[in-house]
Amino acid sequence: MDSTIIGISAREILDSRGNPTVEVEVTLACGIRARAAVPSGASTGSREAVELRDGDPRRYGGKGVRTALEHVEERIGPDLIDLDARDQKVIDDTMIALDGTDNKARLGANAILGVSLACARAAAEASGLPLYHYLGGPGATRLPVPCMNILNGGVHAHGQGADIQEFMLVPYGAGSFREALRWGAEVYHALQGILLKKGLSVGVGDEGGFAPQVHANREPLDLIVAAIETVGLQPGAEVGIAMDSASSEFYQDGKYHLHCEKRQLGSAEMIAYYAALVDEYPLCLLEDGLAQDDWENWKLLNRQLGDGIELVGDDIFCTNPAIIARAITDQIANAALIKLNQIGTVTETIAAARLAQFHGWGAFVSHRSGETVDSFIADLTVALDTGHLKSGAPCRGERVEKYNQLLRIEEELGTAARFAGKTAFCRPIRF
Ligand SMILES: C=C(OP(=O)(O)O)C(=O)O
Ligand SMILES: [Mg+2]
Repeated sequence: MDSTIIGISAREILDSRGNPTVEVEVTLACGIRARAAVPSGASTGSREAVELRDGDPRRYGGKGVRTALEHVEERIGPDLIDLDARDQKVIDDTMIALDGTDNKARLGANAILGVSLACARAAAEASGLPLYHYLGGPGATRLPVPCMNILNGGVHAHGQGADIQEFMLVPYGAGSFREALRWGAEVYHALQGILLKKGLSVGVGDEGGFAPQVHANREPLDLIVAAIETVGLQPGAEVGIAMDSASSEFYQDGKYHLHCEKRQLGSAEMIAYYAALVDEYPLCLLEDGLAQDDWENWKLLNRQLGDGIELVGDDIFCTNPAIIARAITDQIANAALIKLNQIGTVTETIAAARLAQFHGWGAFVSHRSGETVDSFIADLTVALDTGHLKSGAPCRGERVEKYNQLLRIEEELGTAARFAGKTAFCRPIRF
């Protein structure tokens, strides 16, 4: 099929928070039309590629993306017409050169990523391959452990509950992706029952997890352990817990401000705090335990906890291969979060994940707190063979669409499908 790009258009659509975002459509000479939508974060890293917003207070409180759409259609489009959609690197390099900044601030990472994703999808279709095989080759057959964020805190709960932003259920003991997802949904519902019994709120945060008003960050861990046991599963042996502290959000003047516990901790105290939680609970992964501006103390964190659990950098690395390379040299973590819109192209995202994996690090693919029903990351996870991804709670359309796509992939792979299970992480599961 002729995969020459003959048209690129963009529209403004809404994301899961009711904010506008970019959707791009790419048309190929063979008649294939593919589209992709761009997600958006709330607890963003300071070194993320720039998401272009119009700033006109009369439309969406300044959050409109009409300028980004204009850039897709009037500045990027003309340069990409007649290129082959299968030449992903050429396409992405062309947009990077056209932008000319080191953080995609001129054209907007939302404009660039929309085009990059839509081109990849169009090229896969034109090649007659599912997206995960197109991006990952014939060896892309391993299904990830879904890390399901069933209890939300931090800015995703508007500061109403736990300081720690995400408490994720990690069903690594399941025999298949399908079973892991079922376990997640069952524990989620059990947690709802426990919260109701305790008179706690079952309202949900941005990623679909419950957002109760707790008074200590260990309270969600107790609640989740109880929910796991309620459905007859074994905490630790079958199901672990992962946390994303998103601690840059509560780091100020060299201290970690635990608002729900009404106390402040220095970096060494914060590390001791996590060490105690690792001793007491079945934790297998900690993301952004320390803040993006606390680089030196990440080394201590890694020295103390990095042998036992996966320590993931999100805000501190921003899926940026140059920053991840420095972090590998400095040995400050053992895994990188992988978010497409933090860096802004498919090519650079793949490079970031491959760099981490080549050095024995984990690569943990992630959605954003503002999402659409686009399921690109599900295919990307299988393609990159990262073994785990996070896409929020096992509820809400924009979250479950990624998990549902993984069900379809597992079914399509049939007997070739393998489930990552306890091998998903860069550190062996301790239980
Ligand atoms: C998914 C996350 O949240 P956001 O999209 O708000 O950065 C995260 O911090 O990992
Ligand atoms: Mg994070």
